Amino acid sequence: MAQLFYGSFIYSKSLDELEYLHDAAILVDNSGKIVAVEKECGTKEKVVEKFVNQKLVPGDVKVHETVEGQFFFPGFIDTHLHASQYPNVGIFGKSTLLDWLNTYTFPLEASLADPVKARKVYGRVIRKTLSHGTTCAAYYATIDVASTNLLADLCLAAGQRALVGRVCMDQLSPAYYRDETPEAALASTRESIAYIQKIDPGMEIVRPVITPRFAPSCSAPLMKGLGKLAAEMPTLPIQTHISENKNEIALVRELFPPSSTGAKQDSYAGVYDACGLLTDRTILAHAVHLSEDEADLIASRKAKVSHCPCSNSAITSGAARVRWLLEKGVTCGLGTDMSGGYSPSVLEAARLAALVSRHVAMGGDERAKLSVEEVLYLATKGGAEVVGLEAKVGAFEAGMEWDAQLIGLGIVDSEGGVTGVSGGLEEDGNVDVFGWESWQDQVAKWVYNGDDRNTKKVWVRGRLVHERK
Ligand SMILES: O=c1[nH]c(=O)c2nc[nH]c2[nH]1
Ligand SMILES: [Zn+2]
Repeated sequence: MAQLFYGSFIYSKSLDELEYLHDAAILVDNSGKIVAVEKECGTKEKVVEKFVNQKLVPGDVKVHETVEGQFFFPGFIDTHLHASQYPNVGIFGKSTLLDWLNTYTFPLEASLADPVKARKVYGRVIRKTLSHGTTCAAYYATIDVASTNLLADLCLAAGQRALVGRVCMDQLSPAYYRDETPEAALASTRESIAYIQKIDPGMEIVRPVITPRFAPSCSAPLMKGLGKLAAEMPTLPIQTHISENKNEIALVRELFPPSSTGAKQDSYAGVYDACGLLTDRTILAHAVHLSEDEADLIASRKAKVSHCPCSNSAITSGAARVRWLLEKGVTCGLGTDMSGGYSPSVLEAARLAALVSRHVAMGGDERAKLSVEEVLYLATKGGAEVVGLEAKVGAFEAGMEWDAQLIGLGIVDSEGGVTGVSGGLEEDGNVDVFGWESWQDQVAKWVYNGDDRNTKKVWVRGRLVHERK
């Protein structure tokens, strides 16, 4: 059935500007596509009558409207997370990347070859991220083909838009969790791609993503093979990690002298470039310690960056310079990077992006600070560009698809109670609106204090995929 959304809508117009629409209406057809956006159109009754008269969509129309303290916002896009690591969120002690991988991560990922365990973990991570407003996620699964395919099945069934990657790694990890040869890794990757393309031939909800874990765990023949595969399949994205941690960078320098790959630039980015993996479809997670030359190379290839401030802080990798990347013309989005990051929430990633940018500013670059508008852009429109879906999601425009969340803030009454839709202080969450705040201030309060209690409903392609009861 077609749907009419009426009331307040907020979305990013540009990096530093939000569009605020009130008494507005968005009509969504039964395929989930936005057919019309009407700004300032008076009462709901007028809009309904107008759309009914215009007969823009056939059949009945279901109407949804915002009440005080509520607004529709585009769904969040998590441009980097490991579905397989979800049970480990918060468990990282004082580790840093390379010991964290060996101590916590590889044993858990390997254990998900058990389909019963994989179903439990993947089912939960999908529900949890949807409840936080993540309508699109770029997932790493594990090296296991069957459970990677199961993750794609579960995303499709739950209606979460997803990039699903079977992880490739043929060196350096323990023998119990490693592809035996580059050829075996490539064959398993093809098998998983074929499966995901079979279950969703139009790639409307799920799509495969070519996933070399990171250079240290991939041989040059494997990376070159994946580069060839990416050239052969030009609609598929690629995802990997880059320059997260200083010991990792030293390891890459040691493992991949330019002679080993034929790299023109002696750098981490140069290794990916030489293997055909640095493309306009590539999502590079972290990018904390890039050199000027590497950032320029990434910009020239139009590769994208997933900024992961939670993970970069938790496992003490460093503070990525997002302003510097943006000024070089590199498209950036946000990643929770669970379980290097401890939170499933992109809103938390946005808040931490704002805070980490202030640490960069305190290091001497005052311009580094990111505003509320900017971190919300990264969480939505920027993220959409990172995953190659900017024509479909990230904003509310005719022709795009209805991937959205209904946000509700707590409205404080005259006695200091909260009378939000769900009625009780606990349920209405941390954000208290007193009634005198501008919409800009309400959004700032949401970014700095909001959580899943404010995410009342979530839709993907017009389908209701989460409702907070
Ligand atoms: O944050 C990270 N998480 C991982 O799983 C990983 N693998 C390589 N590099 C990594 N970084
Ligand atoms: Zn990661």
